[in-house]
Amino acid sequence: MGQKQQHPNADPLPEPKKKRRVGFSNIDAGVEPNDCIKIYLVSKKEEVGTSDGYRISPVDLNSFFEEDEKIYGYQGLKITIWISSISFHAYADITFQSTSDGGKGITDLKSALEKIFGETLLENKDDFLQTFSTENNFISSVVSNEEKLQTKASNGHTTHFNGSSEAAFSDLEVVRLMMSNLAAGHLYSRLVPLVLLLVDGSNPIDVIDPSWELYLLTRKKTDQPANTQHILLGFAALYRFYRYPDGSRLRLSQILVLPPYQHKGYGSYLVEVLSNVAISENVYDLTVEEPQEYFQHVRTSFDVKRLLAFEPAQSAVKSAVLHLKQGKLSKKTQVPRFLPSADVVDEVRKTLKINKKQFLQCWEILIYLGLDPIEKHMEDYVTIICNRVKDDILGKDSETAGKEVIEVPSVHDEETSFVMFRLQNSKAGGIQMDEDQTKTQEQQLQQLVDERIKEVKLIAQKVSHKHV
Ligand SMILES: CC(=O)SCCNC(=O)CCNC(=O)[C@H](O)C(C)(C)COP(=O)(O)OP(=O)(O)OC[C@H]1O[C@@H](n2cnc3c(N)ncnc32)[C@H](O)[C@@H]1OP(=O)(O)O
Repeated sequence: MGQKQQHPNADPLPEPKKKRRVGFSNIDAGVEPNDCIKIYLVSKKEEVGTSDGYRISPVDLNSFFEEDEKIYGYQGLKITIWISSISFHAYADITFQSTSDGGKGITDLKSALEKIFGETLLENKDDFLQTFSTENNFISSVVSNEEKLQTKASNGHTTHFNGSSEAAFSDLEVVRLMMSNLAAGHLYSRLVPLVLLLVDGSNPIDVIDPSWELYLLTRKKTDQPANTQHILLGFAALYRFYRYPDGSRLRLSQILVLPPYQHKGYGSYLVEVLSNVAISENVYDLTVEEPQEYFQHVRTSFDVKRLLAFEPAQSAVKSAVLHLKQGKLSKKTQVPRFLPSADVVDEVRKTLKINKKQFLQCWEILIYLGLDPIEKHMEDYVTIICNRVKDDILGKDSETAGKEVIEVPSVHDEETSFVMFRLQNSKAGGIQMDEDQTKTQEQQLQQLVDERIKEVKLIAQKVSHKHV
């Protein structure tokens, strides 16, 4: 990491410790880290010092800075960080005109950046530049001798990639590294900064725990046939749970496609490979820990396509759709939920390794696709979604006033669980809500329904477009 000052009369480098004084008339307002830090992913040393690399947009830089999530004590501060996509080392160039303690101390930039970059942050620029040649084969050395995973499951259940031809993926490789392998821990430690910066709400995995598995998606560089080099496009970290008596379950905990390669089908490809691993190894199911909205979209698009080709799911959808077409639901007092039977849920899990929660998400899209022409049945469809959303929030009992639902992580359901509790001071088991509260609740419900319908339409459009 290099710190240099632009102004010839600038103050000397600040003491790392924050000094606090009182009695300033103009208290330092500070600067938001998001506003003064730029981060680039670079693959060549020539890109360092320029803006030729790929500028990444971190989820939230502010949270790494303790003091009100701001940087204090600098005038004209600019921080540019280059991360090598070859060795995953980083170098920070810090410039500022001057420093002065404006009542909030002077932020220790080095320790804040170390919180993100740890040992990957190199102090000396030349050392960083050297890594582009000395660590040229870093990824290749890790993946070369490892087991390459099949894209297709051994039982023949496969789907096509996300809108791209298979040829576009022919030079891709996915290898699995068990965390018991030292190289896996070493590589993951270098990837931690990217996880912290780009995977919302993530925490680094415990590299000491051998139940973790790291899946690396790489592309072989073809311009140097004598010396095959692998480029890392993305990775996923999965946890393998033991399941009595001799089975296991896989939980996807982190997935990242490096920003320059996003929206090219690689995320879906990795999801496909992981699903095929789950099927080939006949694990109980493959779940996802707290999926981010966009990843959930990518995952559901992939699962819906598989379910469209899975006969037991399709015949269940057909019979639900037939039933649904038989009358105006909005006029009925009791609206059936049109859920799949337990047998189908089980078959989907056993064959495709999709768990019940995810299948129910996909089910709503399958029903939407089955209701042809949808315009004729949209009112009924919205009623079903509305009832389901209501049930999720308030519980199946309509006498739910006074019940609160909160989302909690759970070890039993590896996705999210909900806990419901009844407020203590409620009247006859419920609290009295005034008109405004009821209105707000209705608006919130409507918003959730609208968002869900939008998402359903998006995926339905996407998968039907690919299937014509
Ligand atoms: C459990 C967890 O870890 S949750 C956190 C998930 N990770 C993150 O949020 C980190 C940041 N995000 C990412 O790493 C990635 O965006 C992921 C993993 C979420 C998705 O990976 P991507 O490679 O971007 O997904 P992929 O390219 O397969 O699909 C994304 C879109 O690109 C489209 N696409 C696919 N191939 C192409 C192509 N050749 N040209 C143009 N668009 C394409 C897809 O159709 C899809 O479109 P849609 O959004 O309209 O549905």
